[in-house]
Amino acid sequence: MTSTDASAPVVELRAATRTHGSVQVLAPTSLTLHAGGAAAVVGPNGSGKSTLLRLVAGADEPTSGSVRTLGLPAARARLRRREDVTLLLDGLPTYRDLTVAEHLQLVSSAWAGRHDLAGVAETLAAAELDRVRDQFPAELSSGERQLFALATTLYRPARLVLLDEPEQRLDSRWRTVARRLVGRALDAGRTVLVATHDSGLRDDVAARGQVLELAEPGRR
Ligand SMILES: Nc1ncnc2c1ncn2[C@@H]1O[C@H](COP(=O)(O)OP(=O)(O)OP(=O)(O)O)[C@@H](O)[C@H]1O
Repeated sequence: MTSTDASAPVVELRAATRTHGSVQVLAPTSLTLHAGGAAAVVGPNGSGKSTLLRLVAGADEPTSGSVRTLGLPAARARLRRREDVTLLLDGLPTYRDLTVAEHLQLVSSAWAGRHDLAGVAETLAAAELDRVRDQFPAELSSGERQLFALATTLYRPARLVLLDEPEQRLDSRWRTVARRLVGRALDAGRTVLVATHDSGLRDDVAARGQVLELAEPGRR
């Protein structure tokens, strides 16, 4: 399989593990996602969901087994295929003096030429963020900040979307909005890997793909 193999799975874990010191925080895990596929990663706190996403993002490397993203070892894919992966793992880096709308405009400008997603106004409306469009990140509530992070992450035209608990800090109404935004990404044929504790989001993704259940620490 070469770096240009377009038929390669978008995500492929083969018996991937991660150990910190003497503690195995990710038991051997395998997963294959082809283009347009989706998987919800579920499991209790500490079961390794974020660890798995970090491996797929190339932000960390497996202790054993392999993790390939876009046909490359994930760490190499991270450097060479930046434009193809968008991720919400540790919050969204923001500029304190750019408004919510200006962040989206920045993303759109940065990817001009291949950005075929909806306009900023429509995207803010879909995320129910129009009301805060002219506010700065520091002026947002924690739930607004999370929805802003999700909407901005999804506004990159990358074909692989990695989301770590996009529902966090959202109330039930905004969780529905978050589910709708993830659903739109799936409708657009993007490949989505999402770690979640939200049963609704898990079910949405399960209906379109698969569920990967990680075992509780101590029960591996
Ligand atoms: N750098 C590290 N050093 C040591 N242990 C770590 C490190 N990073 C993660 N862990 C441990 O790995 C385990 C899995 O963590 P991870 O964040 O992947 O779980 P999670 O399933 O995402 O949990 P949650 O649902 O609480 O977000 C945890 O027990 C955590 O303490």
